[in-house]
Amino acid sequence: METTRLKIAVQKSGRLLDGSVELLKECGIRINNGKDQLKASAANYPIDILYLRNSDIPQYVQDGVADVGIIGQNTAFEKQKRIEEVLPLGFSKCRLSIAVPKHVSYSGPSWLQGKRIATSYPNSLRHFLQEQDITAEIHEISGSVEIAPNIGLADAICDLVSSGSTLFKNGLEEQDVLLQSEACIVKNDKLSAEKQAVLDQLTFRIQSVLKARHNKYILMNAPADKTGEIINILPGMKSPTVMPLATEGWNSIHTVIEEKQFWEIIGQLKAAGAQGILVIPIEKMII
Ligand SMILES: Nc1ncnc2c1ncn2[C@@H]1O[C@H](COP(=O)(O)OP(=O)(O)OP(=O)(O)O)[C@@H](O)[C@H]1O
Ligand SMILES: O=P(O)(O)OC[C@H]1O[C@H](OP(=O)(O)OP(=O)(O)O)[C@H](O)[C@@H]1O
Ligand SMILES: [Mg+2]
Repeated sequence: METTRLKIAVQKSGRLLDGSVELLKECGIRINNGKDQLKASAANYPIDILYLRNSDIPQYVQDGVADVGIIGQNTAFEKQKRIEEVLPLGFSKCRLSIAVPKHVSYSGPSWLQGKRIATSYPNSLRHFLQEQDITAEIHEISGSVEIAPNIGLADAICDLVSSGSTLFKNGLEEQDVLLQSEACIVKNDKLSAEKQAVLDQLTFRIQSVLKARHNKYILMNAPADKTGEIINILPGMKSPTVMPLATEGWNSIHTVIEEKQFWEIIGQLKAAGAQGILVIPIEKMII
């Protein structure tokens, strides 16, 4: 019997492609495809990859042409299709915001009343304006939105912001944030049980990779009489491992901590007598 294959849509080229392919690779999925080949099969896993335009993926997933897709949460919200978010993926983080020329004294969303706003996200903007009880003219354009106020096309824009440098270079200032976004997996709402099982396995692998990315394995040496104090500082997964060093009166202490916690506690560890602290990346983490 042929095994069920899950069809997963990823962006053909653009902001999401590298993160999507890298993640699948780290999940141990080998994709054999030549350049310009828009469908590829994983050699060692029951999935097929479809390379599509990002903005088309929600429709394809709703229709079942693809079973799942990797898109930004902003696109999932904008397209309003019958698709379900399965898992946020932690990359391509950005936000959808209102921005206006920097000389404008923006008094809040009510400033937008009666104005022209350029955007590639008309549904998300309409939703925001309705919520704020504001009537404005939505001018839909498909790219280079930040140029619109400078060429007299609009008074304000509603577009994606990440570092803010595109806004800055175009003399605009970010005002209200409509939504925060990161890449996510979405799925068709009527997946067969077999396909759901393949997706569950894939999700398990992805979670192990994502968890590992946020954690570090750390080890350090410490005098035996300081070991208790150091253990109290460490917020590890469980209890840390303590092993005696060849030098009498010294221990090696190992544990796993979130990277962001590490920077918070490094000073405390040193002050408590830890030496030779090593921080090592983790490849996969299963808990
Ligand atoms: N500057 C950014 N920083 C981080 N993530 C971003 C940024 N710009 C866009 N994204 C995210 O990447 C997604 C894809 O953006 P990209 O510009 O590559 O494609 P697109 O022009 O929206 O789509 P298409 O593939 O249909 O041409 C966006 O929907 C958003 O989630
Ligand atoms: O805040 P920043 O870090 O400057 O990023 C924001 C810019 O990035 C995206 O455009 P992109 O480069 O994807 O170009 P596009 O309009 O062709 O999609 C987005 O539409 C903004 O223009
Ligand atoms: Mg873009």
